[in-house]
Order: sequence, then structure tokens, then C-alpha cells
Amino acid sequence: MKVVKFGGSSLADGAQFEKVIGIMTADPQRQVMITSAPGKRHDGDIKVTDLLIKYAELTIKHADTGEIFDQIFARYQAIGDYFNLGEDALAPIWMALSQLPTTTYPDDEYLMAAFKAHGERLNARLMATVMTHLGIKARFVDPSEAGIVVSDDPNNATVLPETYDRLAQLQYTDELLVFPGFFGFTETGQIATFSRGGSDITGAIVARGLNADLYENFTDVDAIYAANPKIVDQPMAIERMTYREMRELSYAGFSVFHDEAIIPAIQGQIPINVKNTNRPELPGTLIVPETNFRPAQTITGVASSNRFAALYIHRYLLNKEVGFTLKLLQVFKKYNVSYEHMPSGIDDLTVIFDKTQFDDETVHAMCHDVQEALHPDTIEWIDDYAIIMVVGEGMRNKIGVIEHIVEPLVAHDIGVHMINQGASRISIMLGTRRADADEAVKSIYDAFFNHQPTLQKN
Ligand SMILES: Nc1ncnc2c1ncn2[C@@H]1O[C@H](COP(=O)(O)OP(=O)(O)O)[C@@H](O)[C@H]1O
Ligand SMILES: N[C@@H](CC(=O)OP(=O)(O)O)C(=O)O
Repeated sequence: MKVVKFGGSSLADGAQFEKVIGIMTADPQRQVMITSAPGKRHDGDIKVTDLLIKYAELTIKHADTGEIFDQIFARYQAIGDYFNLGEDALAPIWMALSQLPTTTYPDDEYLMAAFKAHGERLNARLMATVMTHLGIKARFVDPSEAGIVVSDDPNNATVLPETYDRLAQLQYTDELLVFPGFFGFTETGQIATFSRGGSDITGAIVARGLNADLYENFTDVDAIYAANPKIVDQPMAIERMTYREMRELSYAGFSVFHDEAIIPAIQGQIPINVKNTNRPELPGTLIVPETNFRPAQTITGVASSNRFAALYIHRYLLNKEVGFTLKLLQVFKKYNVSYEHMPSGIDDLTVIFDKTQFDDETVHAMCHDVQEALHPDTIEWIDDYAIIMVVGEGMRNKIGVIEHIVEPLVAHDIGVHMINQGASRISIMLGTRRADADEAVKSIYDAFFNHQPTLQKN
């Protein structure tokens, strides 16, 4: 049995719905489907999730929501019209959207989560309705029925383990099951969403819970490429890669697959196949366990992400001081922030954060507290920070990889603030200025894929 997730671009309009239905019905093993909300139909278009966020914000401000409501409903109506669904079929969608502002929520964060989740919830309902209308046996499954239980973080939830026992009890026969992606219910029955792009996570959870043979993830590119195709022109497609390669690359910028979605797949040892809805005949990229994996080249991919900021701290004899890092961590705890990495030298350390968790005020107050607690000689907040991640199972035990990564950066005058080799030895992380990130990716890609280096084993 295969669990199949379709991204927002694959469900953006009626014509895309038709392709998706064709894909689902072409293979009897494709029994379970996960939908995203309708995504962008063309460059410059707005995803339904973003329209719903606007709808929620206007509701919170008690501002007029008429226009945004019409814009959202029109997206579903256009899909309904494509399949000649009558008004009655669209009425539940209209009703659900209009009831969102009058429902009671514990707070505005939960209000936001519930609004956002309806992008996928209503799209899954619509997909089941369209399929039934076309004579295909299909059923909408709400996460409340399936038992997808998540943590109490309304807009950044994580799945709770009991979900898997509940999913295992789900009854299904010859009908196609249509699940909405992106959200679950907390133990107290509130809707909470995963982080953005989180329908991939639902797909992986359902694939693990139902013990699928394969998790197919359909998107708008032929494969996962060795570099973001928006940065490198026609990069090489990756045929096979390991779970941990994918986790590192998606964490560091390969937005094609959510980094947290790898975890349930690893736990269930379910292979993932990323494929193109517009060219389903192509093999796409297969993501598999590490066992018996033979890397095709030294590096598998190079990613970059701008979502980081760094705190640089310098103080002589920092290495001799007991409790220095503990005091630092206490400050982070006070502000409820997590850090991503903490590379250190003899007298200095850099703490790298996901900057999406900060506003300017928090940064200011937190730096002030660090100053008070640690009296560093130098403290600097680097907002202009990017991380480049070079990843490959083939890098293990090879001599000269770091030199080969750094050489093209030097040649392009790109400064490297930090280098960190992961303990797994399949990744090297570099910190650069944000303005240099794309050039860094291009030059590293070029060095490894256009001028294949000969590296020795150590
Ligand atoms: N290394 C990569 N390989 C393929 N696509 C990538 C890569 N890095 C970033 N992307 C981007 O990811 C996009 C697909 O992800 P996303 O927009 O989330 O799709 P979906 O709507 O199907 O969920 C591609 O259109 C591409 O621009
Ligand atoms: N619709 C949600 C969740 C999601 O996964 O979407 P997509 O499959 O279009 O990346 C978002 O935009 O974040």
C-alpha cells in the first residue's frame, strides 16, 4: 500500500485536481492520499494558506473580512466549477469558512491555527467530493477521526506517539482515503498545525501509522536536485539518497521536502519517492535507509538557508571558566528560545539561532542579559547570516573534501565565518554573509559536479 501526498502546486486548480486523480487511480496500491491547500497557480499567485492567515489577522483586528473571504471561497469554487459540481456540493465549504470567525478559541494563536488548517481540511473534503462525483469510491478522513494527536503548540505542533496506535486501528477497504495534511488535534480537542510546509509531515505520519510500503510525495519538480534550481541552472537530479542526507539538506534549505517529515519515515523505515505531478512517469528521487547504500559521488547536494542569525561572544580564557555555557543557556531559557548550533574556539563561541523565533525587542533584551551575566570582551549579534550545508554519504573517509569546498569560496572572495563538520561526517556546515550565500552554493556545486575532484580515502 502506498501513501501519496500532493503539494499545494499539485492541487492549485481543477486541471491539477484532474492530474492528481489520474495518478491516484493509475495504481491500485495508491490507497491513501494526503492533500495540501490549493497553492500557487502561477508566479505571483497567493497560496490559500496565506489568504487564510490574512483572514485570521483581519478577524483578530475586527476588520472587514468580506473581500478576503470571497477570494478564498473563489479558489474552491473554481475547482468545483471545473468538475461541474453543483452549488450544494460547495455549500459546506462556504459554511465552514463563514463559521471560522464565530467559533470560540482558547486564544488568537489557536484561532490562527484553525483558520490555516482549513486550507487543507476543505481541499481534502472537496477532493473526496469530486472523486465521488466522478464515480470513484473515496472518503474524507478528518484527523480527529484518524487520531492524529499533536502537542499544544498551536502553530508549530509535533505529533504525539499515541497517534500511531490510533492510526493502526483505522478501518478501510477498497475506498480511497483522503486525509488533509498540515494539522492534528491537541489532547483537549483544539486544532494545531505543524510548521509551514507541514503537509509533508502528515504524509510521513500516516505512512508510518498505516505501515505503508512507500510514501510518494508529489510536487512540481522532476526530482530533488543537487542544488536549489532557483540558484543553480539545471542542477543534477538526485536518483537516490539516504534519509539522513535528506534531513540535513531539507533542514538547510531544500524546501521541496520538510525536514521533520523524515523522522516518521525513518522510524517506520518507509522509503520516500519524491515525484512530479506534471510528469508522473519520471522516476523522481528515492530516499532510502543508509544500510547498503552506495553513494554515486562525493557530495549529494549543497543547500543554503537565510533563516539563521548568530550571537558571537569573545572572552579571554573562556575555556577555563566553569559554568560559562550554563549561564548562557539560562538566558536563552528565560527568553524561551532554542539554539541550533554552538561552534566554539578557545576564547570565543558562536551561537546560531533560527531567527524566525525572534523579534527585535527579544534580541535586544536577550543580548543585554548575556552582557550582564557573562561580561564578554566582545558580543555581536549577526543578523546577516546564512548557512551553507554540503552533504554526502560519499564524503565519509575522504581526504581533502574541506579544501575542495573552501577553495572555490576563496576564489570568489567569499568570507567563511564558521566551519563545522557534523559528527556523522556526512555534512559540512559553513557560515557566510547572506549576500554571499547563492554565490557560495553555485561555486561549491560547480567544483563538485562540473569538475569532479579525485579524492582519496583515508
Ligand atoms: N534541491 C531542490 N530540488 C528540487 N526543488 C527544490 C530544491 N530546493 C528548493 N526547491 C524548491 O522546492 C519547490 C517544491 O516545494 P514546495 O513549493 O513546497 O512544493 P509543494 O507545493 O509541492 O509542496 C520547487 O518548486 C523548488 O523551487
Ligand atoms: N499549506 C501549508 C502546508 C503545506 O505543506 O503546503 P505545501 O504542500 O504547499 O508546501 C503551507 O503552505 O505551509
